[in-house]
Amino acid sequence: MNDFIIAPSILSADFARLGEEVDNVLEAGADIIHFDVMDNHYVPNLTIGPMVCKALRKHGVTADIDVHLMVKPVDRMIGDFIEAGASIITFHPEASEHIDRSLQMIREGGCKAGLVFNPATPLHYLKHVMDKVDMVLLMSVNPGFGGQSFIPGTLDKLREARALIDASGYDIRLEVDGGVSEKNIAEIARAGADTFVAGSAIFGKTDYKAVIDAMRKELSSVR
Ligand SMILES: O=C(CO)[C@@H](O)[C@H](O)COP(=O)(O)O
Ligand SMILES: [Fe+2]
Repeated sequence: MNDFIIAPSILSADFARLGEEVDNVLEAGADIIHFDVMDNHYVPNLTIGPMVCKALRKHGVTADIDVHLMVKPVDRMIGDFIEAGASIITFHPEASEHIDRSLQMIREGGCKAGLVFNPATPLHYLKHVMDKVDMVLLMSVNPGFGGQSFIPGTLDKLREARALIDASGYDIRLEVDGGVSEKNIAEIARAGADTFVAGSAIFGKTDYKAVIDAMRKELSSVR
Protein backbone atom coordinates (compact mmCIF):
# COMPACT_ATOMS: atom_id res chain seq x y z
CA MET A 1 0.00 0.00 0.00
CA ASN A 2 1.00 3.65 -0.48
CA ASP A 3 2.52 5.69 2.31
CA PHE A 4 -0.63 7.77 2.62
CA ILE A 5 -3.95 6.24 1.67
CA ILE A 6 -7.05 8.22 0.72
CA ALA A 7 -10.24 6.26 1.31
CA PRO A 8 -13.43 7.98 0.11
CA SER A 9 -16.48 6.97 2.15
CA ILE A 10 -19.27 5.99 -0.20
CA LEU A 11 -21.77 6.94 2.50
CA SER A 12 -21.80 10.37 0.84
CA ALA A 13 -21.94 9.03 -2.73
CA ASP A 14 -25.09 8.98 -4.86
CA PHE A 15 -26.48 5.52 -4.00
CA ALA A 16 -28.63 5.52 -7.12
CA ARG A 17 -25.41 5.51 -9.21
CA LEU A 18 -23.08 3.71 -6.82
CA GLY A 19 -21.01 1.68 -9.30
CA GLU A 20 -20.35 4.77 -11.42
CA GLU A 21 -19.52 6.85 -8.33
CA VAL A 22 -16.95 4.26 -7.18
CA ASP A 23 -15.42 4.08 -10.68
CA ASN A 24 -15.22 7.88 -10.81
CA VAL A 25 -13.59 8.33 -7.42
CA LEU A 26 -11.00 5.63 -8.15
CA GLU A 27 -10.33 7.23 -11.52
CA ALA A 28 -9.87 10.54 -9.65
CA GLY A 29 -7.02 9.01 -7.62
CA ALA A 30 -8.57 7.36 -4.56
CA ASP A 31 -6.55 4.42 -3.22
CA ILE A 32 -9.27 2.31 -1.60
CA ILE A 33 -13.02 2.49 -0.98
CA HIS A 34 -14.40 2.99 2.55
CA PHE A 35 -17.70 1.11 2.99
CA ASP A 36 -19.83 2.12 6.03
CA VAL A 37 -22.18 -0.54 7.35
CA MET A 38 -24.79 0.74 9.84
CA ASP A 39 -27.50 -1.40 11.44
CA ASN A 40 -29.89 1.03 13.19
CA HIS A 41 -28.95 -0.75 16.45
CA TYR A 42 -25.29 -0.11 17.25
CA VAL A 43 -25.65 3.26 15.48
CA PRO A 44 -28.82 5.25 14.71
CA ASN A 45 -28.73 4.84 10.93
CA LEU A 46 -29.19 2.10 8.35
CA THR A 47 -27.03 1.79 5.26
CA ILE A 48 -25.67 -0.96 3.04
CA GLY A 49 -24.70 -4.60 3.53
CA PRO A 50 -22.77 -7.47 1.94
CA MET A 51 -24.98 -7.68 -1.14
CA VAL A 52 -23.88 -4.18 -2.13
CA CYS A 53 -20.22 -5.10 -1.61
CA LYS A 54 -20.71 -8.16 -3.80
CA ALA A 55 -22.45 -6.04 -6.44
CA LEU A 56 -19.48 -3.63 -6.55
CA ARG A 57 -17.12 -6.58 -7.11
CA LYS A 58 -19.42 -7.87 -9.86
CA HIS A 59 -19.43 -4.37 -11.37
CA GLY A 60 -15.64 -4.72 -11.72
CA VAL A 61 -14.23 -2.88 -8.72
CA THR A 62 -10.78 -4.36 -7.98
CA ALA A 63 -9.55 -1.75 -5.46
CA ASP A 64 -9.45 -2.72 -1.80
CA ILE A 65 -12.82 -2.35 -0.05
CA ASP A 66 -12.41 -1.16 3.53
CA VAL A 67 -15.52 -2.34 5.38
CA HIS A 68 -16.30 -0.35 8.53
CA LEU A 69 -18.79 -2.41 10.53
CA MET A 70 -21.03 -0.35 12.80
CA VAL A 71 -23.16 -3.35 13.71
CA LYS A 72 -23.86 -5.38 16.81
CA PRO A 73 -23.34 -8.32 17.02
CA VAL A 74 -20.47 -8.35 14.52
CA ASP A 75 -19.51 -11.98 13.85
CA ARG A 76 -22.27 -12.96 11.46
CA MET A 77 -21.51 -9.92 9.27
CA ILE A 78 -17.81 -10.79 9.20
CA GLY A 79 -18.48 -14.08 7.41
CA ASP A 80 -20.88 -12.43 5.00
CA PHE A 81 -18.44 -9.65 4.09
CA ILE A 82 -15.54 -12.07 3.60
CA GLU A 83 -17.75 -13.94 1.16
CA ALA A 84 -18.82 -10.65 -0.49
CA GLY A 85 -15.25 -9.63 -1.38
CA ALA A 86 -14.18 -7.27 1.42
CA SER A 87 -10.44 -6.59 1.69
CA ILE A 88 -10.26 -4.98 5.13
CA ILE A 89 -12.87 -5.44 7.88
CA THR A 90 -12.90 -3.24 10.97
CA PHE A 91 -15.32 -3.36 13.90
CA HIS A 92 -15.94 -1.56 17.18
CA PRO A 93 -14.65 -3.55 20.19
CA GLU A 94 -17.77 -2.71 22.27
CA ALA A 95 -19.89 -4.41 19.60
CA SER A 96 -18.12 -7.77 19.82
CA GLU A 97 -18.57 -10.29 22.64
CA HIS A 98 -15.19 -11.85 21.83
CA ILE A 99 -12.80 -9.37 20.25
CA ASP A 100 -9.95 -11.83 19.79
CA ARG A 101 -12.26 -14.34 18.05
CA SER A 102 -13.74 -11.70 15.73
CA LEU A 103 -10.25 -10.55 14.71
CA GLN A 104 -9.17 -14.13 14.06
CA MET A 105 -12.28 -14.79 11.95
CA ILE A 106 -11.39 -11.83 9.72
CA ARG A 107 -7.80 -12.92 9.16
CA GLU A 108 -8.74 -16.55 8.67
CA GLY A 109 -11.09 -15.35 5.93
CA GLY A 110 -8.13 -13.76 4.14
CA CYS A 111 -8.95 -10.13 5.01
CA LYS A 112 -7.05 -7.51 6.95
CA ALA A 113 -8.50 -6.91 10.41
CA GLY A 114 -8.95 -3.77 12.44
CA LEU A 115 -10.47 -2.24 15.54
CA VAL A 116 -12.39 1.05 15.52
CA PHE A 117 -12.37 3.46 18.46
CA ASN A 118 -15.16 5.97 19.01
CA PRO A 119 -14.08 9.38 20.33
CA ALA A 120 -14.67 8.27 23.95
CA THR A 121 -13.50 4.65 23.62
CA PRO A 122 -10.11 4.07 25.26
CA LEU A 123 -7.27 2.50 23.30
CA HIS A 124 -6.68 -0.15 25.98
CA TYR A 125 -8.70 -2.67 23.96
CA LEU A 126 -5.60 -2.93 21.76
CA LYS A 127 -3.24 -4.08 24.45
CA HIS A 128 -3.63 -7.85 24.10
CA VAL A 129 -4.41 -8.04 20.38
CA MET A 130 -1.69 -5.92 18.77
CA ASP A 131 -0.45 -9.01 16.91
CA LYS A 132 -3.91 -9.61 15.42
CA VAL A 133 -4.68 -6.18 13.95
CA ASP A 134 -3.63 -4.69 10.62
CA MET A 135 -5.54 -1.43 11.10
CA VAL A 136 -6.43 0.88 13.97
CA LEU A 137 -9.26 3.24 13.05
CA LEU A 138 -9.90 6.30 15.19
CA MET A 139 -13.31 7.91 14.81
CA SER A 140 -13.02 11.69 14.78
CA VAL A 141 -16.82 12.02 14.98
CA ASN A 142 -19.44 9.91 16.73
CA PRO A 143 -20.39 7.15 14.31
CA GLY A 144 -23.65 7.06 12.39
CA PHE A 145 -23.59 9.96 9.94
CA GLY A 146 -21.44 11.68 7.35
CA GLY A 147 -20.89 15.42 7.24
CA GLN A 148 -20.05 16.01 10.93
CA SER A 149 -17.21 18.20 12.21
CA PHE A 150 -13.81 16.76 13.16
CA ILE A 151 -13.43 16.46 16.97
CA PRO A 152 -10.09 18.20 17.77
CA GLY A 153 -9.26 15.87 20.71
CA THR A 154 -8.68 13.14 18.12
CA LEU A 155 -5.27 14.67 17.40
CA ASP A 156 -3.93 13.75 20.86
CA LYS A 157 -5.49 10.31 20.58
CA LEU A 158 -3.80 9.83 17.21
CA ARG A 159 -0.44 10.68 18.76
CA GLU A 160 -1.13 8.13 21.51
CA ALA A 161 -2.15 5.45 18.99
CA ARG A 162 0.90 6.20 16.80
CA ALA A 163 3.21 5.73 19.79
CA LEU A 164 1.56 2.39 20.67
CA ILE A 165 1.81 1.16 17.08
CA ASP A 166 5.44 2.19 16.70
CA ALA A 167 6.36 0.60 20.03
CA SER A 168 4.63 -2.66 19.03
CA GLY A 169 6.87 -3.19 16.01
CA TYR A 170 3.89 -4.57 14.02
CA ASP A 171 2.89 -3.33 10.59
CA ILE A 172 -0.38 -1.59 11.50
CA ARG A 173 -2.04 1.24 9.62
CA LEU A 174 -3.56 4.17 11.51
CA GLU A 175 -6.78 5.38 9.92
CA VAL A 176 -8.92 8.38 10.81
CA ASP A 177 -12.60 8.74 9.97
CA GLY A 178 -14.92 11.74 10.27
CA GLY A 179 -14.71 15.37 9.26
CA VAL A 180 -11.50 14.96 7.24
CA SER A 181 -10.97 17.46 4.43
CA GLU A 182 -8.17 19.09 2.47
CA LYS A 183 -8.15 21.80 5.17
CA ASN A 184 -7.18 19.56 8.11
CA ILE A 185 -5.59 16.49 6.47
CA ALA A 186 -2.00 17.71 6.91
CA GLU A 187 -2.48 18.36 10.63
CA ILE A 188 -4.08 14.92 11.02
CA ALA A 189 -1.16 13.30 9.20
CA ARG A 190 1.31 15.15 11.42
CA ALA A 191 -0.46 13.62 14.43
CA GLY A 192 0.33 10.16 13.06
CA ALA A 193 -2.47 9.04 10.73
CA ASP A 194 -1.53 7.38 7.43
CA THR A 195 -4.98 6.46 6.09
CA PHE A 196 -7.72 9.07 5.62
CA VAL A 197 -11.43 8.46 5.21
CA ALA A 198 -13.31 11.35 3.63
CA GLY A 199 -16.95 11.26 2.61
CA SER A 200 -18.62 14.62 2.28
CA ALA A 201 -15.35 16.45 1.55
CA ILE A 202 -14.99 14.41 -1.65
CA PHE A 203 -18.50 13.40 -2.74
CA GLY A 204 -19.88 16.80 -1.76
CA LYS A 205 -17.87 18.38 -4.59
CA THR A 206 -18.36 17.89 -8.30
CA ASP A 207 -14.65 17.53 -9.16
CA TYR A 208 -13.38 14.54 -7.15
CA LYS A 209 -9.91 14.73 -8.71
CA ALA A 210 -9.47 18.34 -7.64
CA VAL A 211 -10.23 17.47 -4.00
CA ILE A 212 -8.05 14.35 -3.95
CA ASP A 213 -5.19 16.25 -5.63
CA ALA A 214 -5.55 19.02 -3.03
CA MET A 215 -5.39 16.42 -0.25
CA ARG A 216 -2.25 14.85 -1.76
CA LYS A 217 -0.65 18.28 -2.10
CA GLU A 218 -1.31 18.94 1.59
CA LEU A 219 0.09 15.51 2.49
CA SER A 220 3.24 16.07 0.45
CA SER A 221 4.20 18.82 2.90
CA VAL A 222 4.13 16.31 5.77
CA ARG A 223 6.61 13.59 4.72
O1 LIG B 1 -18.10 5.98 9.59
C1 LIG B 1 -18.47 7.08 9.29
C2 LIG B 1 -19.59 7.77 10.02
O2 LIG B 1 -20.04 6.93 11.02
C3 LIG B 1 -17.73 7.79 8.23
O3 LIG B 1 -17.01 6.93 7.39
C4 LIG B 1 -18.39 8.92 7.49
O4 LIG B 1 -19.00 8.48 6.31
C5 LIG B 1 -17.39 9.97 7.15
O5 LIG B 1 -18.04 11.01 6.53
P1 LIG B 1 -17.44 12.51 6.53
O6 LIG B 1 -17.32 12.94 7.96
O7 LIG B 1 -16.08 12.41 5.87
O8 LIG B 1 -18.43 13.27 5.74
FE1 LIG C 1 -16.57 4.94 8.40
